[in-house]
Amino acid sequence: MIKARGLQRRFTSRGRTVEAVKGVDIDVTEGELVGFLGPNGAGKTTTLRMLTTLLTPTAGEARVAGCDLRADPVGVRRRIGYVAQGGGTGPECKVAEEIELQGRLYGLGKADAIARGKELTEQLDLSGLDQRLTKTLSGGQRRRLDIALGLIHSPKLVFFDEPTTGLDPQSRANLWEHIRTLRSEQGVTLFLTTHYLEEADTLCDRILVIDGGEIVAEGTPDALKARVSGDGVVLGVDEDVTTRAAEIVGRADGAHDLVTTPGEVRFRVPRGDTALPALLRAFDAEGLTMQSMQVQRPTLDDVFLTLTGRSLRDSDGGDTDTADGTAANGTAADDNDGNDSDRNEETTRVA
Ligand SMILES: Nc1ncnc2c1ncn2[C@@H]1O[C@H](COP(=O)(O)OP(=O)(O)OP(=O)(O)O)[C@@H](O)[C@H]1O
Repeated sequence: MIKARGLQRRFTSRGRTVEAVKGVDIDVTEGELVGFLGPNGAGKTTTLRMLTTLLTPTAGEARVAGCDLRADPVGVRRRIGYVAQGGGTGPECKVAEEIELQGRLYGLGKADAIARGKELTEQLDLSGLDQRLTKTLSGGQRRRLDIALGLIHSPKLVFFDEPTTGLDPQSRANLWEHIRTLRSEQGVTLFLTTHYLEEADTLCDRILVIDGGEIVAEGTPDALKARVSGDGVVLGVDEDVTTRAAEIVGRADGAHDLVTTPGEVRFRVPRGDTALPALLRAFDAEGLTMQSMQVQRPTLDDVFLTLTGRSLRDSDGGDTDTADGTAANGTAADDNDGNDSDRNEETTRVA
């Protein structure tokens, strides 16, 4: 569905050059739900805008939904859906009007646009809101309307830029369910950017981690976490057998970073869940009793920390939302490459 090679974008403004994306390779296969995770300014939006034809790459090639990005941008636009960060709805427009207009922009007849709109509003829990002005919708409803607009032409590949930024935890979880349903019931391939660790972890099949314009890691959430440092395990034992327990642990496959305190043995192993049964048997064989055990899976933040030496939470302001529904984090640089339309296009529709 997506195959990009050496995709690069440089911005130059008033003599200053920003290498926003430094030649990334991206592969996404049909039916996948892939997350593009990175801190603010990492290059997520710039990459997304290139893949959706809104921004011309400085270098590199890509095929998106079967069409060449440079040779056939119109073909790409016809086949993809794009749900931008800020959405594209007019505040004074009614929900039904927005949906119908979007359908017409994609070439649907009036009756088809209305019928497709009805189908989407039902799927996305927006029924009954047809006559509401979009400015009166809640944050979650507005995001679902943005999704409806992005899906009006039944694309098989949909791009989401920070789909849940600014939503409260309940609306975020609700939107995740809708995104999952899109994939499971309609077989849509999804590519989303996010700086929310939990979103990437719980929602995505596979994650690409981007930092400073480069992809620094990629894999399933579990594989990424396993690759970095393994699971932390804490075993509780009787104080007088701590040393013997530590000796048994020291012989376990892949155990490292062993630390003991009276009554407790801490260590790391590649997979805590598979290491523990063997350890239990070894304890049994030596006549020792394990009083307690705890496996601590590494988080994606541990992954990011190991890869970059920085915490994703620190570098992007964390998972905080402001009360007014806007992202707490800042936006990317305001300067531009002399082509203002690049930035402005972000809120226009891909039609
Ligand atoms: N039009 C532009 N002109 C100049 N620099 C830009 C422009 N657009 C983006 N940049 C710069 O490119 C880098 C990558 O920005 P980008 O918006 O792609 O990051 P991001 O990972 O999407 O961040 P965010 O999570 O804040 O949206 C940043 O340093 C940003 O300041």
